[in-house]
Amino acid sequence: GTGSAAAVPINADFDIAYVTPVTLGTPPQTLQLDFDSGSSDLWVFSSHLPTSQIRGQQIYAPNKSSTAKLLDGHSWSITYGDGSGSRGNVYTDNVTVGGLTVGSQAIECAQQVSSSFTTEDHIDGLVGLGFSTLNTVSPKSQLTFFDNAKSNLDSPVFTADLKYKQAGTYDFGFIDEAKYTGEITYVPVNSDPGYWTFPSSGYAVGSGNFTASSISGIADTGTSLVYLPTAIVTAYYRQVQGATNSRSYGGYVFPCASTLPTFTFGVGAARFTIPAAYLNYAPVTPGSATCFGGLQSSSGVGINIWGDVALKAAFVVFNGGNPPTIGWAAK
Ligand SMILES: CC(=O)Nc1cccc(CN)c1
Repeated sequence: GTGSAAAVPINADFDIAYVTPVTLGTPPQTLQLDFDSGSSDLWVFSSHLPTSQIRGQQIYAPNKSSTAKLLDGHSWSITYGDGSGSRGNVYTDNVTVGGLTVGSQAIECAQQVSSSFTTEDHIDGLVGLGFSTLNTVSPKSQLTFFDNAKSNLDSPVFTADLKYKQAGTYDFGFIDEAKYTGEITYVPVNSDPGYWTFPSSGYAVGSGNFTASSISGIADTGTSLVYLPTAIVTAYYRQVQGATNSRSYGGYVFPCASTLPTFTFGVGAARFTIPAAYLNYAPVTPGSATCFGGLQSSSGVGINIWGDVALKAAFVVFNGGNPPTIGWAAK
């Protein structure tokens, strides 16, 4: 089988995150979930949450689904790199994404979410697409939607075609040749950390020379920005008039009117250029003349992250075969 579903920006002004419609249970309950290749829990806002923690999000009510089953004695608790988090209990039920159905998918029902999830009213939960070794359900960890679907897929892959300020697509089980140009460059994935960890071959700032350098990082659809080593990031912002690394705003900012260089990264022999517009992420506060950069330092993160700012400059194949690989193509 295969599946195909839209990835819709949650904000009209800047690409904080993308959500995809997912139907759960019988009769179908549709939630807008954030597909996150940087984590491995499928969790939802649920009828088990205090109403004080729900602010407009859709919820999944397992007791309204005739096919829901409590996974007795199991719980989950997760904290993300941005400090947000959630926890709760677990049901299994049917989950459908873009025509692809998994029966008996573990659906982690939130009993508590952090304030940043409560205030993010366009995200009703997450679908983890990382490696199932990262799943937090205890005492028996659960499989991701992708791992559960894999044996029924025409090909054990999913692809991300994210776009700048417009809807893109997640496809499951096939590679849509109409979504990319040229060839797909595949490189090995180290799944030991539980992420889609792959080597980049180097970078260039604007029209400058390409610096060959092996950079290990993760492809993370659930992170908005790109986080790279400080040496690369300072080389970039040296080319931006008025840029400064702001302690108060927590990263590199610059005058919104500044001309930004592009940023090119290598995957094997291939080169992908992130347009300057993608690197002007957003005003630091609505209407401010100071803007926050889409490229930030990974020194505070611990790993390098190729988030949405980079992913939307390419067509990306997450190949869950044995061994796993990741493919990057222009579009
Ligand atoms: C507050 C909030 O929205 N956190 C969030 C959203 C989506 C993904 C992740 C994990 N990378 C965290």
